[in-house]
Amino acid sequence: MQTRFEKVSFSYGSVHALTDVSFTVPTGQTVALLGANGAGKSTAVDLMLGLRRPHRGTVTVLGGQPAAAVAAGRVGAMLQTGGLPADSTVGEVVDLARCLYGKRRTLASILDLAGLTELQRRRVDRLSGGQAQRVRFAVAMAGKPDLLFLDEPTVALDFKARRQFWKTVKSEGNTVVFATHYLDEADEYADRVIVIDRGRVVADGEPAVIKGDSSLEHALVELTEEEL
Ligand SMILES: Nc1ncnc2c1ncn2[C@@H]1O[C@H](COP(=O)(O)OP(=O)(O)OP(=O)(O)O)[C@@H](O)[C@H]1O
Repeated sequence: MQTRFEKVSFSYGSVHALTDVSFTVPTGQTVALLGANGAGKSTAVDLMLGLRRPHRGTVTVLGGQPAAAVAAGRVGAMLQTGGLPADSTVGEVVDLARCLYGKRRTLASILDLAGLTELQRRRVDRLSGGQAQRVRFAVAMAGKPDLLFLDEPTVALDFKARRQFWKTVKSEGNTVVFATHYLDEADEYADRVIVIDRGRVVADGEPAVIKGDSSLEHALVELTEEEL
């Protein structure tokens, strides 16, 4: 039931977004895709969601085709560009997601999970950036997914909200793949870190090993500078 990339390449015209990328995401692990802006993280997530197809190589999600895993409702995703329907309330948006996944959870339990109970009647176009992120998270969790993709999930969140977010994610026990350019976030919350530098995997290992690997200085120094 693994999720894996085998020698995957993808280009946007002449831009090589991913080149010969291979990695495996074992069940139950939280894996960080760590890289600077433009490294290829979102492209990798798009491929795992079946939104794009690799030009070379194979992407397997939960043991099969990405689109099949998504269609079966086994995958949840929180993307950078997840728009929310402006005229709707938080409760309506979350309930719609819940119904699309066959009501695997009660509305109250999803709202509680994402810390949205108090905001249930608020229109989504009247939310702060961090509150809107929580709605995207609620939508991603609505179907009790086996596998969760998070593309830079905590960008709009303050320190406290970021901690709470990860506590919730971890308590759910899904397999998680998250894209981040925060070295500290990868170090703290991932079981494994895959470093992508200009479309290539340059390291794959435990967070402490990645942090201490001086041969990754180029990729990691850039990341650290961005965090400042
Ligand atoms: N739709 C597109 N058309 C053309 N080039 C694209 C497109 N989307 C991404 N790219 C390019 O592909 C490369 C990888 O982009 P990608 O968005 O996957 O990186 P990323 O690591 O997710 O970056 P960020 O941290 O900024 O979100 C970059 O050079 C980017 O400019």
